[in-house]
Amino acid sequence: MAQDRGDTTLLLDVQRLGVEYAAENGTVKAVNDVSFTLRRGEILGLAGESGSGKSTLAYAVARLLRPPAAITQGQALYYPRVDLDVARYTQKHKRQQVQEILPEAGMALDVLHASDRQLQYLRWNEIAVVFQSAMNALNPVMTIGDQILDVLHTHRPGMDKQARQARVDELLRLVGISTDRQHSYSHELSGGMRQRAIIAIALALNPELIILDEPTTALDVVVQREILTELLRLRKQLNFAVIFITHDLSLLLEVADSIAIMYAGRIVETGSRRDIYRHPRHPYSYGLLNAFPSLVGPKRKMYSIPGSPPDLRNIPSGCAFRTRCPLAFSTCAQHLPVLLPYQEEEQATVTATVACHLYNPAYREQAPALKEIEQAYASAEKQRRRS
Ligand SMILES: Nc1ncnc2c1ncn2[C@@H]1O[C@H](COP(=O)(O)OP(=O)(O)OP(=O)(O)O)[C@@H](O)[C@H]1O
Repeated sequence: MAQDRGDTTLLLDVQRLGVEYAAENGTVKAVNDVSFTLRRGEILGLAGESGSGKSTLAYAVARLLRPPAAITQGQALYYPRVDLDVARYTQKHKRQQVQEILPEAGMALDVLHASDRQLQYLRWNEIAVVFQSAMNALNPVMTIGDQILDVLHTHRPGMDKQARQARVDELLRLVGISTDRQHSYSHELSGGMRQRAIIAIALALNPELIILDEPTTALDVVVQREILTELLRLRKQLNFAVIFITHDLSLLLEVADSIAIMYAGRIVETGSRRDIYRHPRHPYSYGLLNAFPSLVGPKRKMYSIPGSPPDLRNIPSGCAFRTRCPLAFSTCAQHLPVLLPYQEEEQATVTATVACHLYNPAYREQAPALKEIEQAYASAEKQRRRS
């Protein structure tokens, strides 16, 4: 399916996506009615506790889900680059096939309904995924140089040997690995170097979108910072967009342009990095922001949100977070909150949305006053500082 785009900066437009896993003891509703957009060159951070559906969402968008996962609804409109070098791709496919694969300039492909041939093109050329475990992502019996050559060999068969080798050298230099390390195997590299090698492979075909699933979790904080700084530099240079998945919101505050917070398979808050850092609105975002030691600003104390996330086979009615929320009121059990724009009085444009009845004017009468919310946040913070 192809759709027209009015806005040339738009890269991905996900609408009402739903994903379920059929399990023996019930259906796991892993992603529920999720919508978001991503612009070219934007870094979108997806944060949320383990099991909130972050990976499922990202893998659905890359069409990497396998049974028992099933996409139940929605669309993921992907806009291939306008200045697409079709000649590059015709090295492998006949021009007529290319026309079958790609929509006309300015039109979108619905990734969720793309044909095998379209998916073959989208993967690596347009969308590259870096999986959770760097160790597992690399082939232990191939040198890192050979692994990059392999991707080029498969996807750029028209490229001659010399050009491929030059590209390997270029990619390694780009990610800060000295070219003589191309003959190393993954076990001969440090965790940080392995992660750089994986990023080099992901960049091999110059994709427009890179999905990074917890890319730095296994690394120590200093190396994490190095990799993220590198990523920001590369993004500036190459202008790829990133969906960055992590349970650690403080990491996103360093790198993401915009942040979406997930809880029980839904996005419960979105905003710019600044919005979320300065003023998280959803009580869950607030808990998440304070649950991890921050890499920026004054060090926050470590503590966790009380209770645990719900079983996704049996999600509580109304707001799924209400059972753990210190600010829940009667409406929260009755109505499902939807994402609504949240505008600060002094701000001219709306950059944030929140799915919480506390901020819905329709429930203002029943909800605690916003002033009380501020006070509740402040006293919770004080209490935690004392403990
Ligand atoms: N193959 C599967 N079969 C059944 N349920 C699954 C399967 N894979 C994932 N799930 C469930 O789907 C939900 C969402 O999982 P997902 O991995 O997307 O969350 P996440 O936020 O990325 O968590 P993590 O950070 O731990 O990877 C969880 O409840 C998980 O148990």
